[in-house]
Amino acid sequence: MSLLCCRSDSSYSTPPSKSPLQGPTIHTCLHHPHHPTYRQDLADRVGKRFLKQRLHSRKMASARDISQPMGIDRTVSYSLSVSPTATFHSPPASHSFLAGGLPRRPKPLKPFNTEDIKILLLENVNQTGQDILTKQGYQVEFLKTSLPEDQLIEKIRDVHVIGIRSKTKLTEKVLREAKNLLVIGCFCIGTNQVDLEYAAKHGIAVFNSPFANSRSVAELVIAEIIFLARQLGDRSNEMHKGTWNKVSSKCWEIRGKTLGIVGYGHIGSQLSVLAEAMGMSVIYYDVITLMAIGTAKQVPTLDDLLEQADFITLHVPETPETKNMISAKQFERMKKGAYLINASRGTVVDIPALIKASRGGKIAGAALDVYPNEPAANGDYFNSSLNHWGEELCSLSNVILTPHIGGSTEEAQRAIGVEVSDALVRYINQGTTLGSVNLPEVNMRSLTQDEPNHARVIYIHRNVPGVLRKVNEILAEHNVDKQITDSKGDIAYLMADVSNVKTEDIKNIHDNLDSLTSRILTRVLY
Ligand SMILES: NC(=O)C1=CN([C@@H]2O[C@H](COP(=O)(O)OP(=O)(O)OC[C@H]3O[C@@H](n4cnc5c(N)ncnc54)[C@H](O)[C@@H]3O)[C@@H](O)[C@H]2O)C=CC1
Ligand SMILES: O=C(O)CCC(=O)C(=O)O
Repeated sequence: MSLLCCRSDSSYSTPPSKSPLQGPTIHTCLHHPHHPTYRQDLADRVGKRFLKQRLHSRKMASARDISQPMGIDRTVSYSLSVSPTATFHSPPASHSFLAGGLPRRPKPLKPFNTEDIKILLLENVNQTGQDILTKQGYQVEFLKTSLPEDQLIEKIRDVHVIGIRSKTKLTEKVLREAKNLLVIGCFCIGTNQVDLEYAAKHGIAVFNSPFANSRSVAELVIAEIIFLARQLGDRSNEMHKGTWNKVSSKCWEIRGKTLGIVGYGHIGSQLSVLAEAMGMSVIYYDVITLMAIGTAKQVPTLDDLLEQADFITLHVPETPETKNMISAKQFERMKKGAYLINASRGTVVDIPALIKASRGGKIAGAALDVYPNEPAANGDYFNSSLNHWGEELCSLSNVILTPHIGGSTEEAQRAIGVEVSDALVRYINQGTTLGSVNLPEVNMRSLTQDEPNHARVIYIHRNVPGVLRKVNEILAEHNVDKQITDSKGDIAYLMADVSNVKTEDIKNIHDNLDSLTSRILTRVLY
């Protein structure tokens, strides 16, 4: 089994097949996002995905064991992130059936020598994720930390897959060197650390875990609200230094207080439920109009929120619009004695302005989990050499500082490990882009064992007129069993399963597609 792959900016091509072409024939239905079967399928298999109107419960289910050509059992699982502990196992959703009602055996979609695939996992990706990738037979290198840019560039040249969390910056400068890179796995929610546009333009898919750690962040924020209201950080520090300081002045219950949530997405809306259960009134501000959960109320402007809230918590992504979203002007708008919590991204709060607001008594406390510059590894790095205000921030009272641990729970990390690794395996082995944050989402059911002599063609190309005609002229000499294509902006993704192909046909198909001017990346899996 082998993989042929070539990107327009590189001459990369993994060695051709070492083992003979296997010969399945395909019997499947189209799985297009707009196809009714797909929609039913998605509802059955994946549950409701979170759409902006708060379809909260997406489930990832199903696990199946498939015998590999080498006789190794492998498991493709879609793990669940709605519950920290649950893992659902259900049969593959769309069986096709042989006469007599026997299900067709899915073809082991391991369409190349797995040891050809080199993966670099940085930032201590959870063991669950490592295990899934290792079981596939890929070459996995695991590092606990992120890497400085020069070392990252050295390493990324060699790999087909990189797995990161929030610290590794995959900028254009770094990605330019990643000539073999097929796919990036962000083992977290945020994808701001990756140049998504550059990646898409170069046929590099990016996957993340959109909500597996949302609950962990929401729980941390609830804890911080109580910690701040009761000055627990300061009392605990004093006790650790041997000082007994029993006070009730400016210590509050949170019941009846107003929580202002900025960014009512996965985390913000989860937090809304928890806060109301604690007796808080919830208001939220978001750039889009969103259905309120419980009795929460959306307010039209950020200023409205700042003026009404006792506690303000930030759950927006890092974008140009959210940079310094909370600065001197916004602190002025806040109630005197308000509290600020930031577990989103460090750039969202202007820290010198926060220091001023804290020293001047405008805010009664703050909790920060994220910072504009964060260390690459654990150790004594949180000082002024990292951020010029480092020591001043540390000296403030009733300010809780945590080292970006919002999503750092066993439950979240396990779920993320499984979810992102599964997405990587599906993409590497089958070309499926479902869940990709930067490429069109394309999904086609896998080949089955009793369908010989098939190849799966993946053609990522510039979205310009006339490409499909040219592609289909190339494929016309073969039987195209199924084909799907979708586009996202300038990038289009085409997937086709062709039957009755011989090894030499595969090379021709690959080379012909690869010579088209629209080509970004050509892969042929068989
Ligand atoms: N501290 C930690 O460990 C973690 C931090 N995060 C951060 O939290 C952020 C939010 O996560 P989710 O809730 O999952 O994201 P989400 O995408 O589900 O929700 C973000 C919400 O912010 C809104 N938004 C975007 N720009 C805005 C603006 N300028 N003003 C007001 N609202 C705006 C969006 O419309 C959306 O509703 C992530 O982007 C990530 O950076 C996420 C997980 C863990
Ligand atoms: O746990 C991490 O490394 C990152 C958490 C985070 O900020 C995210 O998921 O976006």
